[in-house]
Amino acid sequence: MNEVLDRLRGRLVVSCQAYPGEPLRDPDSMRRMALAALHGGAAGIRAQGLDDLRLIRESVDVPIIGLWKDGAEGVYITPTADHAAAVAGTGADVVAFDATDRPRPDGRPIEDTIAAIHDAGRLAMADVSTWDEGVRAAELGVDAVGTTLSGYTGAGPKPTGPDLDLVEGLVAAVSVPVIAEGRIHTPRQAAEAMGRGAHAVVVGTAITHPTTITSWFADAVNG
Ligand SMILES: CC(=O)N[C@H](C=O)[C@@H](O)[C@H](O)[C@H](O)COP(=O)(O)O
Repeated sequence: MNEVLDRLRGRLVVSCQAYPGEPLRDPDSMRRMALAALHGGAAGIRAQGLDDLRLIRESVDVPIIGLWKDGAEGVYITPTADHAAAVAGTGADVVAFDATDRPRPDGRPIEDTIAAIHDAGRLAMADVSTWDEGVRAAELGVDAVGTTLSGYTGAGPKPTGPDLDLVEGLVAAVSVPVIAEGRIHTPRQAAEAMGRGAHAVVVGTAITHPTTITSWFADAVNG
């Protein structure tokens, strides 16, 4: 197995992201968040945006899963091959991209994104929402599949918990590492994801998004 993925085997990756308009939305805040996560035992960092990725790359030696969120609807996680090439250029070891079966803004197939990532010498992580998408991405040659987008592509409210059945289903079906990601909010859920066969677990909100964490407590206190 590739050395980068080997370093993440059985380990925690912390996603350090802030959203437009938020107080922590600046690259140095995310760099500090990444360093704090490493102090706590994270083995890798997931981050978004070219400026954040460049700055974090200067500060950490651990594997970085990079992405570029462009927009907030439809396909927005590294939506095109050009976005993927730019993320690769920041020094991120792994480039995560939307590998759902939805129409892509540049109209090009995901094969082009995978090729752009591999041409740059990086690993490709397919962020999927379904088993079919994960199997297809693996067939197309990605290096890892993540459950990142499960619960975000359909109509209706988003689920509250992680999609661990999808983790387990993909583990049984693909030969590349399956990374559990999305709404993992407790250490118990993270451990369960590993028990279902995940190669690594990515946690974002529950570690690095104080506004959401505060709202959990405020709702509980306010009744
Ligand atoms: C759906 C989407 O846009 N997911 C993004 C992907 O990078 C991030 O907003 C998430 O924080 C990340 O996937 C980690 O998940 P969680 O924050 O639930 O632990």
